[in-house]
Amino acid sequence: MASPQQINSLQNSFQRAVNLSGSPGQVSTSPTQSFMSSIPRRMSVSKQTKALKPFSTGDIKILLLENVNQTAVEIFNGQGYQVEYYKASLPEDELIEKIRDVHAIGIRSKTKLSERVLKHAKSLVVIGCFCIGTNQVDLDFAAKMGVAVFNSPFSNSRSVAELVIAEIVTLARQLGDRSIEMHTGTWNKVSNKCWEVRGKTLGIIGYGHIGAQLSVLAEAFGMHVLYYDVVTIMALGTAKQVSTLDELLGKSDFVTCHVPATAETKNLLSAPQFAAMKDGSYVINASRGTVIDIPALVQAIKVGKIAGTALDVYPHEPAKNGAGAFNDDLNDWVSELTSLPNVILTPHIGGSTEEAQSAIGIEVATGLTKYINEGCSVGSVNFPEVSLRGLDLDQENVVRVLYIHHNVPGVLRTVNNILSNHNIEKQFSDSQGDIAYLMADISSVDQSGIKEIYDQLNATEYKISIRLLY
Ligand SMILES: NC(=O)c1ccc[n+]([C@@H]2O[C@H](COP(=O)([O-])OP(=O)(O)OC[C@H]3O[C@@H](n4cnc5c(N)ncnc54)[C@H](O)[C@@H]3O)[C@@H](O)[C@H]2O)c1
Ligand SMILES: O=C(O)CC[C@@H](O)C(=O)O
Repeated sequence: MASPQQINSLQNSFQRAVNLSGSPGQVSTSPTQSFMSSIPRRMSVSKQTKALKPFSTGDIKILLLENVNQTAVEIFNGQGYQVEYYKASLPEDELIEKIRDVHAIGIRSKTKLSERVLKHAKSLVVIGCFCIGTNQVDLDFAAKMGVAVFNSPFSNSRSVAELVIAEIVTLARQLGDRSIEMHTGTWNKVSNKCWEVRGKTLGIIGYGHIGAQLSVLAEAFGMHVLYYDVVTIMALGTAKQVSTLDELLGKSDFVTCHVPATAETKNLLSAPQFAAMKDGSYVINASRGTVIDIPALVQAIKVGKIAGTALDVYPHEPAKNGAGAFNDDLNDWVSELTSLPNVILTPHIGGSTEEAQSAIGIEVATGLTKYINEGCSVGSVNFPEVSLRGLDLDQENVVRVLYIHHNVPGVLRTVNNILSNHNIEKQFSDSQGDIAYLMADISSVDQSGIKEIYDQLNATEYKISIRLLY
């Protein structure tokens, strides 16, 4: 972000950088517990350190879409950033216009940051997914552009697990149907095919953050828990890992999916898997819409094999709230599915609680702010994780060099040749795949020295992007 033009106004920037009265100190020292525990020991968070900013904070533009929580807006406002805020996602052409000159974008699950969109983002430094899933972003292309992506890996896990517990009871007691009947004046007091969940078996596919939380809650209800995962994971309570998906399907009364959207999980449950399930069992999906073959599920319900389903996610989801948005034009099986008994449909609200959204807002906004202000990429999902302890308050004429480059032999020799004319206080470098990230603090450097460093690094053939913080 620091261009040679900006370097001309360096003197002012130095003044701003040493002024600690703003909020960067507050933000960088008050992340959530999960964020704190991910910070390497070498980073001092307790000591008062110099706030690094190479820019007037008012120049930083943040685009927030999809009703990102106000906790994030407050953090960004506290930094003095310019925040443009939208409650919904944007159509692709509008998104391309908006993304052109922003430095950071915050999204949730609807906004697709594809290569086609990202290549218009000429000033973009960082992306924040204010959710768990990151499948909506082309992570590799973002990394190739030198753009780090952050998410919130488990702030909404509990909310999803609680929703699924509610759905298990709702399906077992056909509560959705009884409620709809009562809303239309029908009194239908029945017990036929309504069950307690105590003693029944819950099969969890994907025993990660959500699956494991759910396992504990289900056992508290008196359920037996089986789980299937591609990796071996320690069982909580008396849950048991099974070695094949078929074994889980054949033994479970309720099957629930908690896997990421990947090529391997596409249609993970389709006609053969429904056939392998127990007669009268139930299917739940609050992971991603691609994981279940819904037309096959519709057939399995129609023939009575599956006694009910609860779905929170769909292959295509509306871009914004509104009546009539969920229809056959969006997914051509909608009217068939909604006409079936014991089908609970929710609009991707698994993680939509006040607690989860507020925690996610703080966690992701803090990660973005630390990356913008300090270059710290710890917690990024597509980038080498690099950080350095802060600069001491009394240090002046210091510059932090952030150099993102292609991971090829010879780069460090070239970069260190450039930096070796100056006093390198500390430096750290790491790589992930084709991308590498070097962070170095240089002291006793004046304006012309900074310009020289910038110009020389900018001329290297391996450069993807450079930022200088001072
Ligand atoms: N409905 C919602 O609002 C909502 C909220 C949060 C998360 N989610 C979705 O739920 C998914 C799971 O979340 P999480 O936090 O538990 O993720 P996680 O990464 O902690 O756990 C996922 C687990 O799935 C396993 N897995 C991956 N591929 C598999 C396969 N082919 N077969 C079996 N297991 C496989 C992994 O090994 C891992 O243990 C997320 O990817 C996200 O898309 C939805
Ligand atoms: O809030 C959202 O839009 C996504 C919620 C959930 O699917 C996630 O990935 O965390």
